[in-house]
This record gives sequence, structure tokens and C-alpha cells, in this order.
Amino acid sequence: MPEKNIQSIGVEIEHLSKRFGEQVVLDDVSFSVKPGEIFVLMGPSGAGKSVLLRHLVNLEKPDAGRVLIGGKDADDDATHSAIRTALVFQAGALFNSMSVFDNLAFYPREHRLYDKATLRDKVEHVLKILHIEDAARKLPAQLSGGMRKRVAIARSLVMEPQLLLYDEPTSELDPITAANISEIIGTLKEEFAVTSIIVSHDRDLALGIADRVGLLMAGKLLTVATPDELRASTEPAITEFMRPKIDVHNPRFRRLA
Ligand SMILES: Nc1ncnc2c1ncn2[C@@H]1O[C@H](COP(=O)(O)OP(=O)(O)OP(=O)(O)O)[C@@H](O)[C@H]1O
Repeated sequence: MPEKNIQSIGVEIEHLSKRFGEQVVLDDVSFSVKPGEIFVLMGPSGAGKSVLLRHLVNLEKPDAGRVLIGGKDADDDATHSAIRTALVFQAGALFNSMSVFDNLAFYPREHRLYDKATLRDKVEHVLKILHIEDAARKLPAQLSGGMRKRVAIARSLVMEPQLLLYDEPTSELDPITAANISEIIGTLKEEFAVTSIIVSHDRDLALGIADRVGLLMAGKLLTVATPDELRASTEPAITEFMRPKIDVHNPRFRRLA
């Protein structure tokens, strides 16, 4: 069973700036994510969301500012040894030659996290929470896209992360499957003491499960707000963002011309 006494941790992004060559990708971005919170980072393509996420797992170094996980610098490998952080990749990054069960058991085995019986219990528990028990002996190629996303999430959960990062968890899914995945992510905090940061274009996911949403536009943080605050906002940049994606009576390309 998951250890419910594992402490969830907070994240601080302090004046983070990053450029690639001449291009400023993140420009003095600051916000914090509270322990146990579901924080969704949204914004148009190229806004810098994935680059920000990569700083949290030490795949990028800040040019200026800092990123703290549980009060410790994300830039430091020791932080990642002390705090369990997991990243759910967009495409799942599953091992195609291994069964679902073995995909879930792979990292804990490699890191000798649990004895054999405990590992089996934990894998079975996570499979059950994500309603994929019946897929345990199947190969990823035998599953639908939605099932594969669940397996990718399950694989991260077996590590009992304190910080769980998602890169576009509902991309490439039909709307109903996307809603199922969003609901699963939203209910995980009942079971696990985990802080979640989700990069997504999925407005339904953000408004449906986020405690707070950060809007990143061209490398700058426009706002951090609750879903209710976003719905009630009269700020033009936010109302534009909240509009239905398609409006043939008032198309974006005419408004922006
Ligand atoms: N390693 C890199 N080298 C050079 N430029 C990069 C690198 N990584 C990202 N960029 C650039 O930084 C900008 C932000 O990229 P990022 O992937 O963070 O955008 P995003 O908001 O996640 O977009 P999307 O929603 O389309 O995934 C883009 O212009 C991208 O081309």
C-alpha cells in the first residue's frame, strides 16, 4: 500500500529566466505551488511551458533566478536523491517489449526500492487505482492510447513521488478519454500525498481539476488564478483565453488581423 505519511512538498519558481541564443524563452517568471496542490500550466505553443518543466527535473539550468523543490535547489542532483520526483512523458515512454506489470516494476526494481512481495503489492494497488488490473500481462502495443496514458501515470505512481509532473497528459486522446484521464489525475491526491504540476493545452482539464492555473504567454507569466477566478475574469487576455476554441461568428483570425 502507498505510504500516506510521505510528505508532499511545495515548489518555488523565483525570477526564472532562460534564453536559447538570442531567444528569451522564460522572462523573470515567479510563482509557487503549494504542497498537495494540482497546478496546471497553460499557454500557447512556444510559450515556454516545457522548458519550465524541464528545469524542475534538472534537464535545464536557469540563466537567472532559481527553482526550489521542497526548499532545495532543483539544480542540485542531491535534491533529486532526497525528493522523489516523477515525470509522465507526453508519449508515455513505455518499454514496448515488457508487460504492463513489468513496466511498472522496472524502476523500483532497478533502484531496489522494495522487496519482491511489497513491490508486487504496490504494483497491483496502483493498477487497481487506475482501473487497469486486467491489462497487467499485456504489452503496451495491445492497449488503446488512453490505457497507455494510464500505464504511464501508474508507472510514476509506483515510485510514490512527492512531486509528479505531467507533460500534456491528455494530448492525442479523444475528448471522453481525455476527460477520464483528467478525472483520474484529479482524484489521485485522495490516495497519494503528491504535488502535481501539469503542462497542458486542455482547458477542460485545467478548469476541471486544477487548484490553480498559471498562464504563460511568450515566456512571461500572465496570471496565476483559480478556475473560478479565470471564469470570472474580465481581463481581455484572460477572456480571450477562456473563449471557446472555435467561434465562426467572430473568428480569431479576423479579430487578430
Ligand atoms: N533546447 C532548445 N534549444 C533551442 N530552443 C529551444 C530549446 N527548447 C525549447 N526551445 C524553444 O523555446 C521555446 C519554448 O519551447 P517550449 O517547448 O517550452 O514551448 P511550449 O510552451 O511547451 O510549447 P508547446 O505547447 O507547443 O509544447 C520554443 O520557441 C522552442 O523552440
